Amino acid sequence: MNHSQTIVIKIGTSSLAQPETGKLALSTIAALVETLTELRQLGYDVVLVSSGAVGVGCSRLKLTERPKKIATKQAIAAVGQGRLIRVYDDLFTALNQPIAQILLTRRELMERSCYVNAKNTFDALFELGVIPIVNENDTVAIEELKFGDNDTLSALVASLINANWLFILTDVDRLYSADPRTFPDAKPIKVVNSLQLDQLQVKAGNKGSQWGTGGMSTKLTAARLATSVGVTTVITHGKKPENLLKIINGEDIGTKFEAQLKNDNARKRWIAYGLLPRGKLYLDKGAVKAISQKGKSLLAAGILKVEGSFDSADAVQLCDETGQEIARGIVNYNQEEINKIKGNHSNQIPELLGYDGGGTIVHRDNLVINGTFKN
Ligand SMILES: Nc1ncnc2c1ncn2[C@@H]1O[C@H](COP(=O)(O)OP(=O)(O)O)[C@@H](O)[C@H]1O
Ligand SMILES: N[C@@H](CCC(=O)OP(=O)(O)O)C(=O)O
Repeated sequence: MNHSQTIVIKIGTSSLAQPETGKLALSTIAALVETLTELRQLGYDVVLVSSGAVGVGCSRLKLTERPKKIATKQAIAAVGQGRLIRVYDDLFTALNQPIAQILLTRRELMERSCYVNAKNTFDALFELGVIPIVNENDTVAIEELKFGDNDTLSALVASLINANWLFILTDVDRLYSADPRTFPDAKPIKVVNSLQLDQLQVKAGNKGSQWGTGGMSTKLTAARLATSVGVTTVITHGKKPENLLKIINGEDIGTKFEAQLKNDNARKRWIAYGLLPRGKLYLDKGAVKAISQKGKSLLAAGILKVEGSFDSADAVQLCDETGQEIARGIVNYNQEEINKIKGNHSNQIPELLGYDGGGTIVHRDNLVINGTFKN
């Protein structure tokens, strides 16, 4: 028995639906249900992030392609999500495995109290022996505040619950140097470490298959996000869910993205990936060095330029002079105030603003270096 490992498995529409008809790929789903139940019985905490609401809804309503109009897509997701969860519940019930449905929106994870609540709910479900099945709450999510694709959602869920593994199941067996559908000579990629992931030169199409959304590029974004918080990420074929246990046991299947050092600071993970940055602060070289190498807080003196419209307590990107993001943090002042005090010594703030809100623009406890949690 292994009580300490948490596994997030994301399955895409391309694996859940038959490519020709868009109908449910029942044998794949049944195999997935068997594997997840087995993992649960082995003592793993298991979360399934399942796409398919729009695809299943389209099939139910006999539509031959995904609609473009947002309201129609949201309506179709409402039709499909119910059917999808019904299929899962029937199959899991046959194996005596209880499940739960969790529908998340980006907006909720931005709220610290909702984020913590969601985490506590996952923990409580694990204690009850339940497998949570997560999807985006497509019916209410608004366009500007969407995860957009379930690859990103699965990485954020993995970060939220501090998972050990993220498996992204899709309709190719691994990542290739280019889309193997269009480039049959593309080379398979088996292992990617964090340095290689930063420099990875693959043609990662963002078109996806007929029913999928993001293609490979959103999977790479998800891998970057998850590995940076210590989650080993694997892209592998959805048709063979039984491979999951083999991969955990070290077999060379799929593409494995090696995790960076795990960081147990849940609040910092929330700052890095729960919050959506509302603006940008451009910093001079001294400030970049102070926050990224010396673990210092950000002071007004090192700020060159302010972009965006944000309030105090919002998240912003902290960038070098060229606009390259080096960190994220929560600001103590709004953009108007920072514009007035930027480039000035902290002791001038009371005179410049007419009140003293403290000398720190972003405290180091509220600051995360490029998602790597170095400080
Ligand atoms: N470099 C690449 N390596 C592998 N597959 C790729 C690559 N670039 C694009 N793809 C395409 O990405 C598709 C999977 O994405 P998508 O259809 O969105 O899947 P899902 O529904 O599982 O999220 C594959 O069918 C493949 O054609
Ligand atoms: N929430 C959407 C997910 C869309 C999505 O990301 O699809 P996919 O690329 O197949 O993982 C749905 O359930 O249809």
